[in-house]
Amino acid sequence: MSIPPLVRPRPVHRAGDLLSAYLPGSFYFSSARGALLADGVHSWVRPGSGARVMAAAEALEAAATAGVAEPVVAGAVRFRPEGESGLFVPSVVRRSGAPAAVRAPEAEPGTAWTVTPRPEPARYADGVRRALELIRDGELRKVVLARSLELTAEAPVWVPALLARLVRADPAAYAFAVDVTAPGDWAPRTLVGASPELLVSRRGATVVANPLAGSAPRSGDDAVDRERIARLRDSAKDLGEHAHTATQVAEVLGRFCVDLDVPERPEVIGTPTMWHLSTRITGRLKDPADPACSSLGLAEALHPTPAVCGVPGPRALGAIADLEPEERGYFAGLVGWTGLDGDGEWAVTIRSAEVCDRTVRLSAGAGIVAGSDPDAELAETGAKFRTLLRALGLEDVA
Ligand SMILES: C=C(O[C@@H]1C=C(C(=O)O)C=C[C@H]1O)C(=O)O
Repeated sequence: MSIPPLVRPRPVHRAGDLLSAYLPGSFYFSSARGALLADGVHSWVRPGSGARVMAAAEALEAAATAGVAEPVVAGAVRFRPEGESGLFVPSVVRRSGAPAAVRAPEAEPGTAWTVTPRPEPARYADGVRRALELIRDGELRKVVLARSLELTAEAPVWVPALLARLVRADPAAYAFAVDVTAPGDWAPRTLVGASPELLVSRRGATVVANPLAGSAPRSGDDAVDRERIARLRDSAKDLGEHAHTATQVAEVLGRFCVDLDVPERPEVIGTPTMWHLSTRITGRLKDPADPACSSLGLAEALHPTPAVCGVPGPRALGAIADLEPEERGYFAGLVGWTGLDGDGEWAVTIRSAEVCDRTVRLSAGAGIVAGSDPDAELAETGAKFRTLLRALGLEDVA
């Protein structure tokens, strides 16, 4: 008589359990599609002389051969894509459904913070004026200029609590925490955030991208917000700013897809802090088996979109290098995961901060086009900081 093998069921996780299990050094990513918590490093994706996408496909194959169950490539890529990336195949991946109603601790009251704007607000507004001159001279049509706030607390910042507050404030956001410790850091460095912007997601042959551009702060007062939404929907400046991004994203996806559906007009979507013009683009892949069509391949082809860079792209990259005093690092890059079958999800790393010991560096940008007002762009970046500031128990310091 043969004895049937012992089969242990795979554990079923809840989103709240994954969030509670997150510790600095882990990788966490959640969206309305589900949550993923990854621990340990089975291997790093090191592109060598080849493309990162091919190196990722090879790392996934090697991990599957080595017995890693359902391997993924996870991590973040910097704004400047030629830079070193933090993509890896984790040893262990746990997944759950979407974080619907996650309970998380309130922001700790009474933390005293030192706040340093980088650059000073007046210098940021000067940068916007210089960008407007480049636009007037015909060098550029759009450029996204960012600024940062450096916050220093009295004690080390506990990233798991910050992440939990970000997820609770907006369970539908693309929430993430990624270890981005660099040589020379005296403590672990974590990129943490709650982005509203899907760069690209793939499920089988179906692809979705959701570029955002054109923004207004949410006021919290229904009548005021109705007026802001109506104004955003009709603003020629914001619709033009949005069109630059939606057109380019559609053009790039069009190279890989058939049946691309691009809505004619953007809709307005809301986060707890902002309103944005949004275009949800869907398509069907011509060749889902091609590694260039993996979710990472598509994300790399799209990045950086004019939502975070500009038009024309190379000129905008140059203007950003000239006008922003500091490197963006992982801000305005991408974060997410891709599986062996190419499915996955990548978000734009906006509404984010890098946390290292007692310091938190928040960054936010705004799209500059003809007709932009420097003070309004300064205020818009200030409003975008609120996602992180609220989660830190601070508001409106910018
Ligand atoms: C660059 C950021 O946001 C991007 C820029 C937007 C804009 O200029 O209107 C809107 C959404 C994002 O694509 C940011 O939040 O830091």
